[in-house]
Amino acid sequence: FTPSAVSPRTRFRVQSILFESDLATDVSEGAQRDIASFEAWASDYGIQRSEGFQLVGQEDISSNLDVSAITTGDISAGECVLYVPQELILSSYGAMEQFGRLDEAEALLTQNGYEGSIREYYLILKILKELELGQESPWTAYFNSLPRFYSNGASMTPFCYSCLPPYAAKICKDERARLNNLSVKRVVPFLSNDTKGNTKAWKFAYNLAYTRGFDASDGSNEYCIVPMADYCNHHSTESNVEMAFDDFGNCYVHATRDVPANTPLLLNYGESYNPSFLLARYGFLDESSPASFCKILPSHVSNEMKDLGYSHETMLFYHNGEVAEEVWDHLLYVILGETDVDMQQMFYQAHMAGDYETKSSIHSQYSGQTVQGLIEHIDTFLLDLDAKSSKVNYDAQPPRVVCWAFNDEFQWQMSFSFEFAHLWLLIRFNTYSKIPMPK
Ligand SMILES: C[S@@+](CC[C@H](N)C(=O)[O-])C[C@H]1O[C@@H](n2cnc3c(N)ncnc32)[C@H](O)[C@@H]1O
Repeated sequence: FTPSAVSPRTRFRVQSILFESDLATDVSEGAQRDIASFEAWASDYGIQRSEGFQLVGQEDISSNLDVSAITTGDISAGECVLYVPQELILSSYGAMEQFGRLDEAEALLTQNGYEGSIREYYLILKILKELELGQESPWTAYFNSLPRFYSNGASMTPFCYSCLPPYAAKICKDERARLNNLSVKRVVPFLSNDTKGNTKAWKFAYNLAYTRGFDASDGSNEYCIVPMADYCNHHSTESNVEMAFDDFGNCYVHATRDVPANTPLLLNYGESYNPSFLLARYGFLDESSPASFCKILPSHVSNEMKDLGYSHETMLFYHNGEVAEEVWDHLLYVILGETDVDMQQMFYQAHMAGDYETKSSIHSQYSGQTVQGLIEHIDTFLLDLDAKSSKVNYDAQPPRVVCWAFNDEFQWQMSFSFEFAHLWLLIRFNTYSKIPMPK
């Protein structure tokens, strides 16, 4: 469809006076989502959708609602499915302009190592200010439509972290630390003391900024939330829509391929090979990911290891059971470091020179040890996973991960007993089959 040129700017009021001590949006975890009022708000404020664009909700067994955008009509590649006027977009640069730069807050964030989160910080402040404005805020109907319950890293408890594999636990804890570090309030002159002290509101604003905010991808380095576009769920390999912005900052969502009727409209949230990132940031396990980061974590990553490809993007276990070359290289490099440093250097130099013949001859010489090393890693991982899974007590007062497991028992079972363990067993099987048969 072609969005009409007129955008209802005049209806839009951004007032920075008055606040209500009781927030117009109930930010507590049990609050119901009001999707109907949001849809009415969206059309009142000039959001235009293609005819079949719909929001559909699915409740899990704990009555948490996941809402996603689908199309009920066929869409051709390149077609516009959604138009969102610039005035409705919650933007970090817009917030910086509205409030002015807060030098002291920025200095504190930088001092604590969070200079990379300054855009998100302003977006959080913008959300808090609008929450404070209550019914005076144009975004209240939008806020009331949003989830309040989150199962991402920032919302987990120490018990949850102890149930996760080490790498996932680490980045989940990092999320929690960021939530705490971004709650810089004392030096914010335009928020009321009530809002500054409302930890639930800070958490809601943080989760909103981090689970629904995206880079504007127009070269502006803008970080923003586009109401309605943010109802598209994630898919690693079969995303079918993307966002684009015109010179005035209006957002258009286009189909990137032909989309048949009754299909979810899906974005790619990024880091497709790192399910732990998606769990930590967004609170779900991505079953669409084609591969998982291999969690052989050395305590120290040297420059040589980096040259050999030690990174989240390359150290992969593919979900068909294949193991990335970088994983084998890494295992061999570590084994050689413990047994024959001259050979280790020869292997490293061969890698750097692109001499695959030498590399592969060293690999075959040490294949018994590398295969054994990988099997040990997988077995340790599986045992650890077993121990962690057994901690999940469905009858206990549910902490976050248990809740999360309980919310969608199958997701938990699939993710831990099937998705992960199945994957790891598959790799173990493939790995075994590579061990030379004893003579
Ligand atoms: C940008 S919002 C998408 C709209 C969201 N589903 C809702 O109910 O409002 C991102 C959130 O949607 C959920 N989500 C997105 N993609 C998902 C997926 N592939 N599987 C499970 N949950 C997903 C996660 O809760 C995530 O934090």
